[in-house]
Amino acid sequence: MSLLLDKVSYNYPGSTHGLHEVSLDVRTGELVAVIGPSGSGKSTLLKLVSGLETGHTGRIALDGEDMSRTPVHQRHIGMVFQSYALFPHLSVLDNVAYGLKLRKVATAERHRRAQELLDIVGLGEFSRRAVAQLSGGQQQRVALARALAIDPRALLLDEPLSALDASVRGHLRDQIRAIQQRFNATTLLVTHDQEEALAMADRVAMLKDGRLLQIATPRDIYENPASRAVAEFVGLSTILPAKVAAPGRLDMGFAELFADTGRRAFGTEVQVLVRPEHIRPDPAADAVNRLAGRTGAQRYLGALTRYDFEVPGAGKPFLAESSRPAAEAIAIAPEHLRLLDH
Ligand SMILES: Nc1ncnc2c1ncn2[C@@H]1O[C@H](COP(=O)(O)OP(=O)(O)OP(=O)(O)O)[C@@H](O)[C@H]1O
Repeated sequence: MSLLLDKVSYNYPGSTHGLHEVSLDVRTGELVAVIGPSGSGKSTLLKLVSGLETGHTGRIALDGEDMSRTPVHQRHIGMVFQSYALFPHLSVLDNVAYGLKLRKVATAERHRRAQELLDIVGLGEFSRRAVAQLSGGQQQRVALARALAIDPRALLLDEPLSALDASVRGHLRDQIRAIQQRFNATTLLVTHDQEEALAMADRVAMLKDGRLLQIATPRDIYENPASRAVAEFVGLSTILPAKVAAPGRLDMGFAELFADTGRRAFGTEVQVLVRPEHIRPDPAADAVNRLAGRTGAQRYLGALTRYDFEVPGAGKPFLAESSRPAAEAIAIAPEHLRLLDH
């Protein structure tokens, strides 16, 4: 099942907030993570796809079939929310079988299917328990089993891990991804955790102010952000203004650096993005793009130290990460200076 959004716009009644001409396609079996600052429209997007919110313009289609006028229960979409939204008075098995009951599947068959899904999410032996007797992580796996039980045409996950402890989250993230792949489920995952998005998704879609700024693979959105807004939101960075001084040369104000300036004309103003892991400490005296300065604040992170490196005149420090901080200079290879035009 593929999911297509074509120029989907929506305004909450009496407001200008919502979504503005969002177009994206989720291919069969693909997991697209939707990220963006608070209020950017992530939940709105999921509500429109699920049918919980209606009245948009543009098209939402599953395998080419327009869903815009189809009511929630007929869209056949599986949903998992941050709050598990399980029925506390029902057993684990009955929670998973619930959607099948609504679809009038016979008792024996729906129990067989629910048990099969509980086995898949690793909770086979808990089927008779009350959901209140499960941990948060276990409840979230029940919610996933319930969403998958109806053999959904698409799966919508809204912050499924955010209510859980960090230790449970990492493990469950891998499990959810494995199960999603096993079912070849076409999936939209909303998360505020960019590490989660990069780790789990085939592609990441970034929203801001109700608009889609970029959709790309995790590597691409990190390494080739389309704009400053994406670069600042995904991963850590230092972003500084510069002007093109000559082909392959940047005037930073405090230094001239070699970089790929593409076809940009002399004098073009750009923003220069540097990721912390691309800052090399204490290069040779004749290294390309060597910048002398001093290390400021340091945060020891175990395998790495994250530190500010202050270059006189730069206006703000370079945020760097390496096994040890620089003593007196850093260097940034030309290919690691990314130019952003907006
Ligand atoms: N029922 C509503 N009525 C009016 N405005 C709303 C309503 N729900 C959300 N909004 C507004 O629409 C915009 C998008 O909200 P949405 O909940 O989709 O954002 P989000 O990206 O999911 O945010 P968060 O990360 O904080 O959950 C926000 O400006 C929000 O204030």
